Amino acid sequence: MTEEHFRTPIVCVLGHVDHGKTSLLDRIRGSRVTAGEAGAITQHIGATLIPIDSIQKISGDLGKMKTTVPGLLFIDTPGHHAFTTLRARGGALADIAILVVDVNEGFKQQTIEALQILRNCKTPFIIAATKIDRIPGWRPQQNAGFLKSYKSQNERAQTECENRVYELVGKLSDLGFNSERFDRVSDFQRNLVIVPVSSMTGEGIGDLLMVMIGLAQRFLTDGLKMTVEGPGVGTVLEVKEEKGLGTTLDVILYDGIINLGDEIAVAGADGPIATKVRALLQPRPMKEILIEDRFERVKSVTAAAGVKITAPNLETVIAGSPLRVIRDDRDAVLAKIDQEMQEINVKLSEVGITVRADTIGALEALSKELEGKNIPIMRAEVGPVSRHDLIEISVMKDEFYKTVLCFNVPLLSDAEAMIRDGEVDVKVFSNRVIYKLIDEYIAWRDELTRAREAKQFETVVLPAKFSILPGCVFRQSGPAVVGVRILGGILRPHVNVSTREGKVVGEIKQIKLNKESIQEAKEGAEVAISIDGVIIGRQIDVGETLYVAVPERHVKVLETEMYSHLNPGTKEALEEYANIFRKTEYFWGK
Ligand SMILES: Nc1nc2c(ncn2[C@@H]2O[C@H](COP(=O)(O)OP(=O)(O)OP(=O)(O)O)[C@@H](O)[C@H]2O)c(=O)[nH]1
Repeated sequence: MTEEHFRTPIVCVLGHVDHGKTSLLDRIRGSRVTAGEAGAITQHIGATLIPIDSIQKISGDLGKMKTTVPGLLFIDTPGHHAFTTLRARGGALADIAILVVDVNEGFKQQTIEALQILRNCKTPFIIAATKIDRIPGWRPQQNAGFLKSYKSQNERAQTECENRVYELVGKLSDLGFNSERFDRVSDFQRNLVIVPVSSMTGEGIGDLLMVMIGLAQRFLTDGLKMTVEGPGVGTVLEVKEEKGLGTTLDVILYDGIINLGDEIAVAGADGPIATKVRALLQPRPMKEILIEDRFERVKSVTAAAGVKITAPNLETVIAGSPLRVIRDDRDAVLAKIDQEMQEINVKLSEVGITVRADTIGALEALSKELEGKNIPIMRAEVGPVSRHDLIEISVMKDEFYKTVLCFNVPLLSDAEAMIRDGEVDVKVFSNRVIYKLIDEYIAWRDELTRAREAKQFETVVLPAKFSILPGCVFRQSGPAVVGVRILGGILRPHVNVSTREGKVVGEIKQIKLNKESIQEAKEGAEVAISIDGVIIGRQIDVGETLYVAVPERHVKVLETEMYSHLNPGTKEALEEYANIFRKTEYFWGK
């Protein structure tokens, strides 16, 4: 296999807010200044290509390493969203990732989220420990390699730097990763690499790029073998309206080649679309900035690359969907696109909530998180919520599922009006952060559960068993007043009393403890009760076990919905009482 057969790995940058993702990308993109003429860093659509000779030049000695990877293609949009949105063959589009951590702040919530996402997607990555120039006492060495700069620091700054890196190592170890500073790593397979950098001074940037190349060579060579002549395959980054061009697709091509005039297949909202490439556009180089047309028309593009495509019928194309060049296999390619869209990796249940997202990747990421939290999904679709959707959701029986979680998608205006006017009973959750969206749903669901349970406990007749204590018949009838001991469950007034044979003998009017009327008596309590309709000594006797007559439909609610909240004595009273009837009627209360 010769060098030309490896395509450029695609790189995505992730990290916590303000830890320096954009600055790092800017510094990398701007590194042609250091690379001089050799650095033919090119701006693609939605991405930046750093060719290997630039990387070698920036990296100094490290750059003498033998390489087969032709360069690195950085996706311009940093963050979780871009990473999860951009999919290829059911996985992440990015082949490798940089996780940015501010060395002075350490791990934050989104750093951990990014780690989880990378782990889920099995994407190799390195840690860029940024902002080393802010380490107390650090004396910056513009664009120097990290080790060179480190050696020139005084002892205090060196120690500070070491401590901060070791804090990251410790945190990573807690999370199950072995990690080390890049110059101490000999085995990329077993160690996660940390490269200290500064996007302000350029220190360590060359090291970072070289380590990325090393990582790509170790992990990706199989995945990077490509069919240079093969039909292009890519992922739609964005569907964009451009002045004078109509609807265009920004695409990252990750395999093969795409030519002007090629027929392509993409996924539309109503199924696969076949259309013909009218133009392939790339940004104009900076020096030609005066030319009015922002884009340069090219005849063909080879992976990996970012390109803008114009073609008829692109209006309904879904961002994040696959794009394939058709050769003589039109039907097969269209079927494949259809299949890829069907294969959205979401486990659906017979009943559950509805989820909506702007892209397939986001839909999958959202669904995976929900799955992890045991929240069932009934429908998962890309695109905004319509009136029809709301009507479908509103007929769900369970209130928990009369919900739709919207990630980065709006409600269509008529659907919004329906919610505003209270026409449908559907709860809509909307957030641009997956984790917050899920947290909001869970908070609402838990609150609803609590309210429901509280209400049930108030209204349901709770089971109890009790017996009349010897010497405690204070009045025999009209109403009977007796002292009882609660043997299990919870006794409340206004419930019927049943014998062990299931015969209702009267109704409890009042419960008193020390002459005070009470609303509840629990297992072990000895209280006085008044029972209407019964004569002691006739229907019931001292010492006999009596039950609260729980209505059949309450038995069902208790057993199916409230059972886990009942204490053992209540469960026992319930079981004994239900069994009186189940002896002759097996399905009683079921
Ligand atoms: N001194 C120093 N400041 C930095 C460095 N990298 C980033 N910053 C500063 O940190 C702040 C945040 O940097 P950004 O690059 O915008 O961070 P981000 O992660 O892209 O932020 P979001 O896009 O909001 O998530 C800015 O004020 C930067 O100037 C660095 O290496 N050294």
